[in-house]
Amino acid sequence: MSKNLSIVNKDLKEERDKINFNVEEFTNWFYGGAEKVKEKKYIENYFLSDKDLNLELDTSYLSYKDKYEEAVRRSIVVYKKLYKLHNEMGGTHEDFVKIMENLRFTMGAINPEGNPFVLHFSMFALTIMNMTNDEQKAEWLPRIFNCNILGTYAQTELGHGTYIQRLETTATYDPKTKEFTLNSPTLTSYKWWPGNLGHTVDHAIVMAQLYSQGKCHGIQPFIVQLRDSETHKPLPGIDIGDIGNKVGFQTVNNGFLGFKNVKVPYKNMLMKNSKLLEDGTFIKPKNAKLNYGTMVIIRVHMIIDAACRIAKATTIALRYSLVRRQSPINPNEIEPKIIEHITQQNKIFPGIAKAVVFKCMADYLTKLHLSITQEGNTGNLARMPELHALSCCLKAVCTNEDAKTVEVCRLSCGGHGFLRSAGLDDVYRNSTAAQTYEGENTVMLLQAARFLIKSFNEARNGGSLTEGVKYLFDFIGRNGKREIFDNSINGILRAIQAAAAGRTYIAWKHIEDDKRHNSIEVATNLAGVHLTKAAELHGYVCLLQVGIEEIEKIIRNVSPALGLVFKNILELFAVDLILNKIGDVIQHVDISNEDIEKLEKQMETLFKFFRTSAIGVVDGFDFSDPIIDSTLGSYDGNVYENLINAARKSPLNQEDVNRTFHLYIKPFMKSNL
Ligand SMILES: CCCCCCCCCC/C=C\CCCCCC(=O)SCCNC(=O)CCNC(=O)[C@H](O)C(C)(C)COP(=O)(O)OP(=O)(O)OC[C@H]1O[C@@H](n2cnc3c(N)ncnc32)[C@H](O)[C@@H]1OP(=O)(O)O
Ligand SMILES: Cc1cc2nc3c(=O)[nH]c(=O)nc-3n(C[C@H](O)[C@H](O)[C@H](O)COP(=O)(O)OP(=O)(O)OC[C@H]3O[C@@H](n4cnc5c(N)ncnc54)[C@H](O)[C@@H]3O)c2cc1C
Repeated sequence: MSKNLSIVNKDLKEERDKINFNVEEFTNWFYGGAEKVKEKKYIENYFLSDKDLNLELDTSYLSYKDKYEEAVRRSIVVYKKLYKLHNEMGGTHEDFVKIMENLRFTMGAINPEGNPFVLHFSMFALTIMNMTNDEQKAEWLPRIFNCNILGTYAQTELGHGTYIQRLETTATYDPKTKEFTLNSPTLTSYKWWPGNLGHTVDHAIVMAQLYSQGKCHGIQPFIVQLRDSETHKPLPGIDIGDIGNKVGFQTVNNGFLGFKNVKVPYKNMLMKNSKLLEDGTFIKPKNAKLNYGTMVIIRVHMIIDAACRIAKATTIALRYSLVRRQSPINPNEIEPKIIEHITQQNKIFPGIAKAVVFKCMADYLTKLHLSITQEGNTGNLARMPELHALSCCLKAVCTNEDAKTVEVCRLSCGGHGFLRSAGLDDVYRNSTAAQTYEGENTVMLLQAARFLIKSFNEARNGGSLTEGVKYLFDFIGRNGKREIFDNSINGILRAIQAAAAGRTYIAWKHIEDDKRHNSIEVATNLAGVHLTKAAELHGYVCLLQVGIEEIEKIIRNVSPALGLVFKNILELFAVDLILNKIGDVIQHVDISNEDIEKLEKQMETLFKFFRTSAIGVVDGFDFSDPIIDSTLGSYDGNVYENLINAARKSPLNQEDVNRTFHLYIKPFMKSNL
């Protein structure tokens, strides 16, 4: 960690002196090994130490346009260095991935309001890598990796983001000219939202309805050039621009795009899945949802992003809570560190546990995605629905928790948490954006619920179930009897499983009852609230189940002292979860008031133990000061000095008297109204 060289606040030092496990060992786990930590530090320093980035400039005070221009300038500095480093490292694809993974953190420090090239290196490149045939790969990938072209992923339209089957952009094929003609037939068919589209990129993957031989063949991806390679002027028929100010992501350059008779060559339709013969004959893919593959990959990646945002927010909140003193607990004693207030522990400690469990889930899901993708490459698509359901469910649950936790962290920092310099606003804006992009969270939960209902029917009919939903058998096997609660970690898991299965049953029954008077679709809509609750509970089941399995493995491989910390974290996660979901649990589990009181007491005991480890865990997340970028969360804990120094940098403080005094205030004060 590049620690601040200033003297560490004595309260924080005192906390660190009490840490009873090896922080470095935790860091090595979080990043996947000592070698990876070394790489991370090297890469981080390699980029952040570059004076050309001019990181001294606080971009939050710039205008919208200046912010964008500075973000582009900084990104180019970074990407030039990226290619230099890539060559130095050996130039392999793995080296590139390593640098990109580490840039996830570093880019946030360089462009806190978003990266104007993020879609080029993520959805654009991934779609071309995964949805093209060999010829197309050979044509496009070198140009993408050399950045000779820059691209984005243009799917969402003004009228439709969720229900992509009804996208309106058309691509009509003419076998005589061997060209597609792209059109935006209505205002609502304008592409709207794609990141980096407004003024940055010159190409896009465009999702459009394919028309050939007089028939519509559904949405297909096309590579479309949007701007001239020399002048960057929009090409004929292209109406393009920036969508304007947003809640966050100010420098991501989200854009709009309309087409008027834009010609695209035959070879630009991505042909790995669906195929169009030159004569216009359409050949269906093995599974129509293969064209949704890029979204699945990004949803999987979003779990680690959520874990990191929570890790960052809790680092800020905890370090601040260990140096801020307020409100004596005993009237005659000195004011304690605010962390001594148990409610403050309740705000921050469960968040730290979530970051760890989400990281376990991210690792698990990444491996599952890899193995299901490998099966897919051999033509076996059987597990695609399972991966889709799981990634939708966890994308929703983890980003919802993320936004909630980051906001609680902001609240836990009181007034100072509301300052931009506290560093929580950009984290929150990114968290809340993630609840919407890559599939709105309610919609994602409903997709997961479809899988749950199907699995429930399968279980009722004595069919087979995938591992993650086998608990539905237990529910059916109990035949209406409630699960008996036992206060162990596996007992908590069984209780959450019973709640998830019970809620699935309620949703299923709701649909079955309504089906008598309505279509299945209407009945399903009427059961929507139950369905989303069931999917949410299922997400928590997955998190706890994977958390238990992964943390048991970790405990076997780390020192006993760190093992105890992991055990504590897992229990914190589990007890916090069951207490938060107690209403659902009571409905389906035989749990007494005494059991609940015991759980509440257990939480207090867990807090007591975690009180000494917490600072070690957040230090172990290993966010350097430039990455944490927070007056309240810096390693040295000198929050008051940081706050006043940051305030002095406000543009208003660069002069004693602002011109508005003479222009408006003084005449107003002298006017006697
Ligand atoms: C320190 C901190 C660091 C933090 C760093 C932060 C960095 C941030 C970086 C930012 C990164 C990126 C920038 C943002 C990028 C954002 C990009 C976007 O948002 S792109 C646009 C995304 N759009 C969506 O997600 C659209 C959502 N809609 C859908 O996905 C679909 O329409 C639908 C799945 C909801 C429905 O599809 P539809 O075709 O209508 O399906 P049906 O309802 O007819 O059928 C459902 C049926 O299909 C199966 N299905 C659906 N999808 C899949 C799939 N992908 N794989 C397999 N199967 C699928 C589903 O299971 C159903 O099956 P049934 O058997 O019928 O039940
Ligand atoms: C920051 C950001 C970046 C983005 N980047 C990109 C990008 O790079 N490329 C791109 O193509 N798109 C991008 N998007 C678009 C994004 O993917 C969509 O906004 C998102 O998928 C939600 O779709 P929508 O806007 O149509 O919402 P809507 O579907 O209109 O949602 C509105 C409300 O309707 C509800 N609703 C809709 N359908 C259903 C249903 N079936 N059942 C129950 N409730 C329903 C939703 O739950 C929600 O409450 C971005 C969006 C944001 C915010």
